[in-house]
Amino acid sequence: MYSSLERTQHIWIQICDKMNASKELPLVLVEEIGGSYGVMEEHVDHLKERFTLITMKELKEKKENIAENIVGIFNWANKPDVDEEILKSLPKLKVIASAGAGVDHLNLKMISSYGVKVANTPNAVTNPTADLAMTLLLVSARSFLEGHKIAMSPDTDHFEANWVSLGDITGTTLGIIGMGRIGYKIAQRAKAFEMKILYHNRRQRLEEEKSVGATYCENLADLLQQSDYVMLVVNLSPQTEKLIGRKEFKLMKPSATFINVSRGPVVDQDALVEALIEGEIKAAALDVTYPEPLPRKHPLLKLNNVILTPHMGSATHKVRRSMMEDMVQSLIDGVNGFPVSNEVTAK
Ligand SMILES: O=CC(=O)O
Repeated sequence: MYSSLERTQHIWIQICDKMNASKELPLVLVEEIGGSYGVMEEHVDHLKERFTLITMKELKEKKENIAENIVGIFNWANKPDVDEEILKSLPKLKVIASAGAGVDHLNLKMISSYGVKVANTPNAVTNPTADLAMTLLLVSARSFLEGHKIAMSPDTDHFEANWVSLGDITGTTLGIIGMGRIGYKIAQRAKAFEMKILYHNRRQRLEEEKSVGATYCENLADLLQQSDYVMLVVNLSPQTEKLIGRKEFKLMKPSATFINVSRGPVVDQDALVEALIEGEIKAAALDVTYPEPLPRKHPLLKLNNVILTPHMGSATHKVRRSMMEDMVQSLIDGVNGFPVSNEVTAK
């Protein structure tokens, strides 16, 4: 049995045979191999069986004929930067495979004006990001970090019977802003925790709503006023930048916890700091900020009602592997002129 990837490669080899064309592996640009932004070492063999990888360093050294033969970009950890200069220098570029769901680091309109397709990896990251969102909610609500410290501390000689965690989960109200794939998966998880689910989205999602028993709030203010947990899951775009600011925090309950697994700039971070300090909300749990990481002196790092994680929604071996495999498939399809199933286009 062939996997769909093997089938595509098989077809490609047959096409090459028919055309008597070169069977050289397609040239694909990567930031680096290994390192902070590079292709993961554990993926290199898999990639090298399918592509000839060219690093940014090699491209900059201007090895002969490299730029004009690059057909794909493997955009891992948002790198390499795809600006107009690079697009102009790669005349045969056909496809950019970007890791993760969010493509806010890519200028889709500009890229498409060069006839280049962009693909992301929503299938791979949807469930793990929803898992992380629920983890943030649970860890924050049940004061897990504090509990852990108490239980581990060498100074602990008894457990304070009257110590209680920050909040409850069962029976509370979760407001999900952005009922896309991840938002829906969060709602499914929240349903299992017997939470009441509200959601705000550009359009009502009747089927999803019915399946998880969620209530649509056309008006964001209604969701903010009623939710015990406000979960931000929208894509970053010019329309959603600073979607949550001073006015929105003031609408939330003083007992509310704000959770962000979308992108830092969707929130006015100064307003968030103010809301946390002034007690306009009770706590925040954030997997994303701007910048990332925050400068070590940032006020958010000093607040004990904040939980921060390092943008880790997709950070498991299995998920990273399946992101990489989806990207390989997009590159193969895009390079060969086949439809790219995870293609994203400018709205
Ligand atoms: O940030 C992670 C993603 O966009 O999937």
